[in-house]
Amino acid sequence: MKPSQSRFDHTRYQPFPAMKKTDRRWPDNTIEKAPLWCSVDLRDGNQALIEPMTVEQKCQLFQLLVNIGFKEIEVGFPAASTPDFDFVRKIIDDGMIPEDVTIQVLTQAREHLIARTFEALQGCRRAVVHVYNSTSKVQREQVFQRDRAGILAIAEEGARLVAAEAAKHPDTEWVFQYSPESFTGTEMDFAAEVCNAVMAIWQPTPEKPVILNLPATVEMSTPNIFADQIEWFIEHLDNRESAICSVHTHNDRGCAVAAAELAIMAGADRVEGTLFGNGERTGNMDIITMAMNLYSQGIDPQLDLSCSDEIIRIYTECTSLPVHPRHPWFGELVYTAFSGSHQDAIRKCLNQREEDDIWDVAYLPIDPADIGRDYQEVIRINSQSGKGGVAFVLEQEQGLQLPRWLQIALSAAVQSEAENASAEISANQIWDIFQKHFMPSNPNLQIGGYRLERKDGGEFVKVELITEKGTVTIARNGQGPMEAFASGLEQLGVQLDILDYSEHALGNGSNAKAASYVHASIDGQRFCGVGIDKDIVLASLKAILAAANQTTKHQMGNAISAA
Ligand SMILES: CC(=O)SCCNC(=O)CCNC(=O)[C@H](O)C(C)(C)COP(=O)(O)OP(=O)(O)OC[C@H]1O[C@@H](n2cnc3c(N)ncnc32)[C@H](O)[C@@H]1OP(=O)(O)O
Ligand SMILES: CC(C)C(=O)C(=O)O
Repeated sequence: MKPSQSRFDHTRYQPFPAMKKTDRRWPDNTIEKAPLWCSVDLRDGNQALIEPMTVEQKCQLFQLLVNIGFKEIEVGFPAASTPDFDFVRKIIDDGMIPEDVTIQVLTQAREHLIARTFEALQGCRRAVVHVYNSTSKVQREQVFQRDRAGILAIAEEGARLVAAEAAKHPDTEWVFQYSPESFTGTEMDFAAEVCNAVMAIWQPTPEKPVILNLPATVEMSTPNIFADQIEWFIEHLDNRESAICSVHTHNDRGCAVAAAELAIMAGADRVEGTLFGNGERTGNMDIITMAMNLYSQGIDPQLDLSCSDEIIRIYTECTSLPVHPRHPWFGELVYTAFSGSHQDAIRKCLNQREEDDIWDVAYLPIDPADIGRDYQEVIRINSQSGKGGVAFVLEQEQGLQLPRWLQIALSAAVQSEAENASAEISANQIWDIFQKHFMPSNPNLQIGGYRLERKDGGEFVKVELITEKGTVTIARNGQGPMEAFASGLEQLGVQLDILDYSEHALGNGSNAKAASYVHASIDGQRFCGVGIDKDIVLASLKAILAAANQTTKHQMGNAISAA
């Protein structure tokens, strides 16, 4: 397409006007406690689904939200559809609403819809009735074709109708909520005028406040401008003490969480959002992200998000939407490091950690175990991985603590397998590679037994090797059994010098084994060998033989025939 024909033309758009606010205080504030949360999964989330939830699915998701700890849940728009109406009736009639949970329902500011909404709520112990009308310039002029006074009249009429219906049902404890929909596109003086007018009708008190919910129905600006709008709005409320200021941000620019966080800094008390940010277009504010952001700063989010997999399962079943593998905090891959330097840093930090330390691990903002994830997800191996990561996996899976020279040798072997396979290498594959390279079994060359005699100034070791040609006996003096055995291998034509050695116990108690690691030079070439046995001496002899076994079998075979 020629540039002149392109529709990709930024001059068709204009910048969102910044607020002329010179006395902003919110940038100096910090968030020190969780806001009041309201889940709107069953309403805003539901209205954005290709197939809205069935009553059964709504029941399942409602139960999950209750279990997580939400105390306010917007359960639907009962005047809009039969499933929403039936669901509200069901949770009331079947006593599914816990004492400490308040349901909320949405309605437009229209008489028949308000009447039907109250019908749905009959017999409810406590409910928030949420009425809204749109106030932005574009909505006023192009959708409603009314001036400011006309839009104000819709809001006032809605508020009056809600109050009148509520008065008919005094057995229910009513909470009123008003949203100037499209708040972000509304001139702030008009938003404040409408909300003050609604409050004047509802006559709230600090003991019985109303909820004023300020939606970024469409996210139109950077979050700092939203925070300015919230701070300005709150400063211009006639009766701030009698209002719970709530925000309801959408994610059109990808900043819904940031906008809600800055709004809290700017004075908002309450946040509406959904699990994983499901909602219209790019979605609502993601409550999981915002709550986990708080959690990771040492603030109790007042929601229990420990069962991440269960939350994902139910969410996915109810919405038919997937959770992105890189979704903040809960994605399948968000605690996984594939790259070598990240793995190395994670392993070093984890090894230095004491149980009660404040969490401070490079690349891991929280302990994945807090949300039910385990170490296997933390480090996964592919061709970008390094020695630290591979050693971590082997340590976790097999309990082996490899010395540095063996880490380097194993990493090279794993990397070459990963490159050949162009794929991830599992923990089992790493163990196979490790055994193949450093514990090669040779049925024609095994230790059949050994005898050790301690003498002054050294040890005498006699080792019986089972070979394809029969039993070969190696007998030598040395500083210790390893040195004696290593030098005895000369008998088989193998010139083996031990360059380095380490060992550790594997497990504990009577079933403990020893793991021995030998770094050897054989005929000028370097080899690593590993031996594992209940007998610590045998483990080290096996390690030497494993290193020797890596020289050409042909050469060893010839040597044995000659011995
Ligand atoms: C940003 C949000 O998420 S707001 C919530 C949006 N959610 C939904 O709309 C989901 C459920 N909605 C529905 O099922 C339907 O829209 C219903 C049942 C509520 C209403 O249906 P209908 O009246 O048939 O259709 P529709 O929604 O197109 O009606 C729009 C009319 O209501 C008016 N209207 C829209 N919103 C409001 C409001 N909040 N308050 C008062 N009037 C409103 C419009 O101006 C329009 O008036 P007009 O008929 O004179 O042109
Ligand atoms: C009804 C309001 C709160 C809404 O959903 C929105 O503006 O996004």
